Amino acid sequence: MLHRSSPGAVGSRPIVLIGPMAVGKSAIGQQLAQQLGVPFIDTDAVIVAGHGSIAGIFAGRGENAFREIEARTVADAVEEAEGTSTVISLGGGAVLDSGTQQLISRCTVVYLECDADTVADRIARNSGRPLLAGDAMGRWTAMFATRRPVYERLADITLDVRHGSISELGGRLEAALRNHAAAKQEVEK
Ligand SMILES: Nc1ncnc2c1ncn2[C@@H]1O[C@H](COP(=O)(O)OP(=O)(O)OP(=O)(O)O)[C@@H](O)[C@H]1O
Ligand SMILES: O=C(O)C1=C[C@@H](O)[C@@H](O)[C@H](O)C1
Ligand SMILES: [Mg+2]
Repeated sequence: MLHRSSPGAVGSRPIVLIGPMAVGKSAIGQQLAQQLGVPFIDTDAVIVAGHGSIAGIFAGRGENAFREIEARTVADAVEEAEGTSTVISLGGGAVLDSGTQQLISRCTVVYLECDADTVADRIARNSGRPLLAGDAMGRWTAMFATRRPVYERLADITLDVRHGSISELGGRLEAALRNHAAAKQEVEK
């Protein structure tokens, strides 16, 4: 019999978290991986470990260089996670790359959905995001408007994260993943 938190029950594809800056991809991803007892990869953290701070990469080499590093990092993470339910949290703009979009179609993609009110305090507390320099909320809102249709299109599961603690949202996401995996199994029977 499967334990309540057995990773088997959520399927055997990597679980990829997408969504706008500060929505909680890293925090909820880590929480979910802990609940499931599976590895966690945060692609922003992998980039920082290999290349230094994201602000430093943007300042020294430009956004295009960052996006190339990011696409390679995501590809490596998906390859490493193949056949497992490893949780992978992406950076907010990673899904704009068409190669990345194709790669994550082999994963269970979770879109964390929020609004500007949810992230306003978090963004005010953290000024290290290069794309939010200056009018941070104005920039966040404009980017979200352009990226939102991409997040929606790629999502297998959409989780509303406007309310709830990180651990509550981890629990709700685990339940949604179980429902999704069960529904897929039913279709494949
Ligand atoms: N539901 C929540 N309740 C309280 N704090 C939260 C919640 N979700 C995230 N946070 C906090 O908000 C901040 C931003 O979250 P996080 O770093 O996980 O966002 P992100 O989506 O990974 O952002 P980025 O795209 O910049 O990587 C963190 O300090 C995190 O602990
Ligand atoms: O939304 C974005 O484009 C970004 C989000 C962050 O996670 C980082 O990947 C970087 O600051 C760029
Ligand atoms: Mg993050």
